[in-house]
Amino acid sequence: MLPQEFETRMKQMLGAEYEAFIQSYDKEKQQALRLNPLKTTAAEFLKQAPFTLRKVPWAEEGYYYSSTDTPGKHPYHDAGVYYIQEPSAMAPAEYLEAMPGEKILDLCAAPGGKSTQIAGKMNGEGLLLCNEIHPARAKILSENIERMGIVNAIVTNETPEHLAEHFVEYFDKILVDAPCSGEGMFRKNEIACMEWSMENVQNCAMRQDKILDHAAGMLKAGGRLVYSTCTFAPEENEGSISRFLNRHSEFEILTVEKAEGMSEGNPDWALDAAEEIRHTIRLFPHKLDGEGHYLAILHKKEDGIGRAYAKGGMEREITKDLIKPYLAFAEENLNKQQEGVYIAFGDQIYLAPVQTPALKGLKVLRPGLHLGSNKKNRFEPSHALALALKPEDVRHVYDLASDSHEIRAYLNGQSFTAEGEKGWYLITTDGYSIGWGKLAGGMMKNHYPKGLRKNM
Ligand SMILES: C[S@@+](CC[C@H](N)C(=O)[O-])C[C@H]1O[C@@H](n2cnc3c(N)ncnc32)[C@H](O)[C@@H]1O
Repeated sequence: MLPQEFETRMKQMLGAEYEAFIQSYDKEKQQALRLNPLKTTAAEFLKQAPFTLRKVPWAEEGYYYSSTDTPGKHPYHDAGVYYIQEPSAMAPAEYLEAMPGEKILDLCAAPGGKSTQIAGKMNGEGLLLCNEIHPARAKILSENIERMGIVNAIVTNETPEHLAEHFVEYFDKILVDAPCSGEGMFRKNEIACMEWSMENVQNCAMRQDKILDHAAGMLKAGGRLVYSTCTFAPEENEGSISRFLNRHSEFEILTVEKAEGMSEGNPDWALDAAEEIRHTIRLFPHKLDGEGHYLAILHKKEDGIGRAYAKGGMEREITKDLIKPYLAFAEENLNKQQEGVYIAFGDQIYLAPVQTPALKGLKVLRPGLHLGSNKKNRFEPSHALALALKPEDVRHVYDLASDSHEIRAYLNGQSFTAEGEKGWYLITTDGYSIGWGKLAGGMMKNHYPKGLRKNM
């Protein structure tokens, strides 16, 4: 049941369109997945896709799937071949226009839908800082970064305020996918519906003002900031952006092309909003196949002064001794040299992106690609490394068909008999990497992480 006050507000906002809007709540909800370009291409995947797919118009790799498909249960999900994501939620990261080599911040990033989408566009080059304020959600974000085989992301668990003390005009692009009252998700999320109140809308709006102010200070002059919410509440949409522009004359709204079904922002819904608010974007469920969303694409004007600063300068590489075990493993098992800065957290070895700033003073969950751990006399490769590698990157590969009993047994943690040279094997499913196995004496020992095993 929708809150009465919410319905009244929507009626006032939408007028004649209200009927179509409210009827959209009876439509079947749209489900979608986004292919991971780090792992596959649409041409390759669609040839063998085990689901019925239809393109999401505004997302390069987005596809609706049918209500009888269960992509979350397929081994391709564990292999990070796609990310299941609400279709409207795919729009903000598209408008960020992330490019390889850039420095990008995703400030409110968990569980990682948009971070993983941005990473796909960066193709492993540049620096992606994915931040989440809530520790438990930051952990899920970090797991999704791993599953999708992302090599150039750092995951932090910080407040926007503390991050803004660390980074001044540092990032080329920032996404603020703000915490909001979630009205656009009422159809999918009953809790958001039950917790709704006007007081919460006001609180969210105040919190968004603060988050946006911190984001503004971290963006380079000339940079792009995309702001998004999944609510209809004007106070959190046109309102947040109007208030922001009043506080920050160094920003302007960019005019961008809208996909079919997207609507303009409405200046009449916010107090004293400038006419340019029309160039922000509304997604309504009665006008397109997706839930309610809002986004604004902002540009920080050039001022010719380069102030880019990160506290503590650049991250320093660890001593050669600590890297040796990994290098010996790589020499024996990999065909690929990874580029980056080697760093250690205890006995855990990571390869941070080339341009990694000093991370001291920040709560870091994942400082780049986790390569593995230094054990007494050997190196043990990590699950993250397996997911970031392709069959051609390793010496030994063992493929298990995605519809086979064997892949299900592997994901359950079972070892299996196999022929071949002794050593580490990248286990793949239909050619997509999914984990490690270690072959000795005709037995492939299972190295699929215990925490991810399931009873299928
Ligand atoms: C809309 S969700 C982000 C969804 C995510 N971008 C994705 O695509 O998967 C907003 C996030 O902001 C976080 N958050 C809550 N309060 C916050 C605050 N004061 N500052 C920054 N982030 C906050 C929430 O924990 C939540 O994970």
